[in-house]
Amino acid sequence: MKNVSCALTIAGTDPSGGAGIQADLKTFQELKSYGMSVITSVVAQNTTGVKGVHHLPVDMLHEQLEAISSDMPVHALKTGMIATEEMMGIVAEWIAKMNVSYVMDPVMVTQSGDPLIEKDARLYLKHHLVPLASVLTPNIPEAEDLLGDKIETKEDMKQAAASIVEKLGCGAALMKGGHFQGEAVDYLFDGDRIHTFQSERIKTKNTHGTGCTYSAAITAYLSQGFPIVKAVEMAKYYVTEAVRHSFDLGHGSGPTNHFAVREGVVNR
Ligand SMILES: Nc1ncnc2c1ncn2[C@@H]1O[C@H](COP(=O)(O)OP(=O)(O)OP(=O)(O)O)[C@@H](O)[C@H]1O
Ligand SMILES: Cc1ncc(COP(=O)(O)O)c(N)n1
Repeated sequence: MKNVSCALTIAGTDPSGGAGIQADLKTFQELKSYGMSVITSVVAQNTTGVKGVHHLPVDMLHEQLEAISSDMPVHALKTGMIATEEMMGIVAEWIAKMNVSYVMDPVMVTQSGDPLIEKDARLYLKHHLVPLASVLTPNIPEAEDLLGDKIETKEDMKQAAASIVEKLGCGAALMKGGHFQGEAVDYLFDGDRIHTFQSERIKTKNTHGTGCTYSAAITAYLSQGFPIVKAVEMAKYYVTEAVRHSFDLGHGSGPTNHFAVREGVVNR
């Protein structure tokens, strides 16, 4: 039988297909990892924002996780939206037993400004989930929240990546600069040194789900055995092309295009 790399996402949903579980599975598929998903919350959202949220009962979350680990191999996993302390506790306990690469996207607020986790759960996330992560992928507001410091310059971004690893205890931190002006530059501190990943900033409003797509691509490459620096380098290329050819769909911030790298595509 052919060897297959298995990647798992634990996250919330986006019925419009741009972010969350849907973006993660599209990315896994496109990058040729076998995709699996555990749903935390069902989110009624589209390119304009969040209309409603329903958290799954925690025993159902637990059952989904057990359904995976009792039967399926997991070579790498990522988490996105986990809304409450109780849900985070169940996920943290399960991940601690898994012993695989864990990419944590510390999703807090959507691009449209809607909160995706309860305010009180932020401290729990910082103390119980972050230390389990092989790599944390905060955007600037998320890193500011985790560190309690303002991030205003590229030097601040590099410092934040190092501080997250040193103070919060994850294996590596990828500080994303999507919220900055100028070039789209991200900094990875891998516990040893800073690595820089840079692309031009593409002029588009269609960036819904870029963070999900990026962390899912890193997870897919880690599931295939690539080391972290190479996985981030290839994932950065994937997300850049997905933004370059993003779809002008919906009335708000449109979704990224997962066919972009495969076909060198054409925004249809
Ligand atoms: N307009 C753009 N052009 C090129 N790259 C971009 C653009 N916008 C975002 N990116 C890249 O997409 C990746 C995700 O970055 P970002 O900081 O937007 O994450 P995020 O805020 O978590 O995503 P999201 O907005 O989906 O929550 C980064 O590598 C960033 O540089
Ligand atoms: C379920 C879920 N998870 C994450 C995001 C963040 O994506 P974005 O900030 O691009 O809206 C989202 N909108 N929905």
